Amino acid sequence: MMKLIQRIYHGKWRMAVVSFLFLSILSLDGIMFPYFLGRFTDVLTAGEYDSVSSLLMLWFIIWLILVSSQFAFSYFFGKLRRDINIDLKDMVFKRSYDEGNSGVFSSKYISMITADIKQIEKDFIDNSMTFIYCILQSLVTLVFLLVLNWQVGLVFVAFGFLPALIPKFTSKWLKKGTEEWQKENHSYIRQLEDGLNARSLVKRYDAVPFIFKELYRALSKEQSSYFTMNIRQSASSYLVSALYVVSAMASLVFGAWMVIQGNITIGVMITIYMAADRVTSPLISLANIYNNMAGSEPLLRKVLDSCPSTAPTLPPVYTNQSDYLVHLEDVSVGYDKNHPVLENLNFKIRKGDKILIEGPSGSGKSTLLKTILNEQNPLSGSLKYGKNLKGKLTDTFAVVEQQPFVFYNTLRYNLVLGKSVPDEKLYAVLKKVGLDSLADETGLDTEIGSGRQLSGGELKRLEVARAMLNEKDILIVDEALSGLDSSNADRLNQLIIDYPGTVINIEHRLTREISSRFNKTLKLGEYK
Ligand SMILES: Nc1ncnc2c1ncn2[C@@H]1O[C@H](COP(=O)(O)OP(=O)(O)OP(=O)(O)O)[C@@H](O)[C@H]1O
Repeated sequence: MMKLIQRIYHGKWRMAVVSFLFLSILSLDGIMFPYFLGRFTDVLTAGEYDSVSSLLMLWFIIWLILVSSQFAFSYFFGKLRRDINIDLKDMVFKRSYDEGNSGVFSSKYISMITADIKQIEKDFIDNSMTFIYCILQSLVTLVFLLVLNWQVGLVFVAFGFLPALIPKFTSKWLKKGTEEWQKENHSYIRQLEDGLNARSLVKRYDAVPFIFKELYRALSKEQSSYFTMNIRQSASSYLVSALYVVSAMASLVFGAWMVIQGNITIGVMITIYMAADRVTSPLISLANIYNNMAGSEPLLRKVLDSCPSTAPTLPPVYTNQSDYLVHLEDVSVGYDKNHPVLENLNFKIRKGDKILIEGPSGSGKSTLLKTILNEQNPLSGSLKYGKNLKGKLTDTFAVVEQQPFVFYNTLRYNLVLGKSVPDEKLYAVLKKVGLDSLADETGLDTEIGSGRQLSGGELKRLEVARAMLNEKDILIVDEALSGLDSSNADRLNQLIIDYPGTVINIEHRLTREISSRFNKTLKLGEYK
């Protein structure tokens, strides 16, 4: 657990130390109230009425210091917690872009960022400070007690250790409860995402009652495991509290007996009783807090350490050759070495090539593309990239997918994605792809995605515009015609074939006229 704490607070030690200092002042609370109440009782019992006002004044000043420390602590710890939250959420989001994580469902990250980190904040981050506070208060008050009357003080404190035994027996049980809830919660969020995204499909297939039932079942399971997790925590707290009451009553009886014997005054008994409680209560809380922190450990490990779901691909091999951009020699592609989807592929993709890939469904067109894009390793053979590629592979390829992605943002945002490009250039490219009408009313700040829905053809032309703006060497088009009417399809085809760079087009619905404009055709294995 210490390692996890170190990782969470790493780089934030200054703020943590300041919070700790104010917490230390705050921990004196364990002494102050018992001391003043005991003194007050003894002063009144002894009839020393003159000292009452100065005693109250001193009490008030010290109370003011403690309350101010409380506020200062809230301020600095609040800042610390904010920074930890930012780091964790930012880290999880960035990790989703790591190699090997592309296939992980978005819902997994959304649930980590929204639910898991909130839970970690409550159970781990807040509790880590409360844990320190409890230790400090316990220690400081214990020293005070030992100085005041160590024999009586120790007996009172000894009773207080009783409730700390409970967590020893319950921590594993609690941890299991959290793990089960985590599993069910993830499964529910996944189904929820599907249920929301597939609303039209579900209605079309008359599957509404089925999906409602499935979602209800997943929700019930998630809530039941949440209930179980909480009830286990409550049961553990209940046992601790029950033992706490027993121990408090035993020490009170002992204190009363010491007063009757004349060993201590009533004021000292009150002070010792209250101070001992401020040694034992934090200890009891400590056990609960430790339980909660231990219970949230699996969540924290998941957030900090979750590994990529698939092994990252090997780094691309670049050569000094200038007669090709991509070269495949005896390449086999697929998912299983014993059953390759495509075998012995031998071809070069040269600068300016217009390549058409044809093949029936399931013949391996997408698998081949993923391999060329280095998103997947070849099963065997050599795949090399020539020296005329402008930069990294990610700078080289643009892909027009069947469902291009649009951000819920402006047209400009969607086109430039954070780069600085002059408006004239944007308008020129929009004109080229025939999307200039989109910028008619509110110009480049037209909201698309949420504000204005784009048609299938417009989406694909937007993707071509992105590729043109970024001057991508190679435009890959993955069956872009599907779902388009003939005039939209013609327009897109024209745009693709006229793309100022190399084109790899997967398509089998091309007119003879368009097909003839490709200089190479790859019929899966056969290269003309
Ligand atoms: N992740 C995967 N794991 C194992 N097999 C897969 C995986 N993805 C695809 N396949 C299989 O590989 C074969 C080729 O699939 P691929 O998607 O490359 O075909 P395709 O030609 O692009 O098909 P379509 O035209 O229908 O999109 C199929 O038999 C498919 O079931």
